[in-house]
Amino acid sequence: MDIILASSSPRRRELLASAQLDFSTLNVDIDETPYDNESPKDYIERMVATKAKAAIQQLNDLLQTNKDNFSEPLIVLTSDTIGVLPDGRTVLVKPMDREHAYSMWQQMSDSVHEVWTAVQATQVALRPKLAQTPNHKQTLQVVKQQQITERTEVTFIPLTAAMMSDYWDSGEPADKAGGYGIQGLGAAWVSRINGSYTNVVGLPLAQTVALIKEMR
Ligand SMILES: Cc1cn([C@H]2C[C@H](O)[C@@H](COP(=O)(O)OP(=O)(O)OP(=O)(O)O)O2)c(=O)[nH]c1=O
Repeated sequence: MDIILASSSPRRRELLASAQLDFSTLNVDIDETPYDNESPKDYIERMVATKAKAAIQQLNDLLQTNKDNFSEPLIVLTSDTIGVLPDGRTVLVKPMDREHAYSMWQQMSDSVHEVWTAVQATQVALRPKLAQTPNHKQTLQVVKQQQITERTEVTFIPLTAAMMSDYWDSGEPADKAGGYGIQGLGAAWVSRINGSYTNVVGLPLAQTVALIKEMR
């Protein structure tokens, strides 16, 4: 069973590699803008499903040009990480700019928020060749798919304007949901977590390995 991690996140790649799984990677780029009043659950499930569709489209395009067939079955892994405020509705995504980061951090200061990571495993296989059209280009079809969403509570210490300014200037917040990296400088803002640490970083590793095993 081949695995493709459809993610450009260096953290996800490192985490999956640490599970000693062989996999290849693919970058998918989708519009991650939440819909108006979209619930965190609907948003994160839509993100991983949309990333999976984009990845399969790319693989089909590759199939048309690349004569070698994929070894089957193939599992495509997609993931998405968000923060969720105690109101259970406000989604924290990557900061658009300094002001956006500050507005998120002010709501996260000295309180508990959740980090949710959804993972979708999509098993794909080549459609059987259509006998009557021998030159029919083969495409991949979805055999089955499964999603999991893991939640971790994260408690922030009280944040000052100086702390926020220094952290933004570090550059670390820019590509991270909620504008922080618990695995980096952001660790200094976290007084405790309740749940999976790897889930906060961007891939709940034990749960992802279990999901892959289930699909095999
Ligand atoms: C909360 C938190 C998030 N993150 C990262 C994980 C994700 O890479 C990122 C959330 O953005 P995502 O959109 O989930 O992922 P991505 O855009 O980085 O990669 P792709 O969509 O290609 O899979 O935030 C950390 O690295 N540390 C943290 O503590």
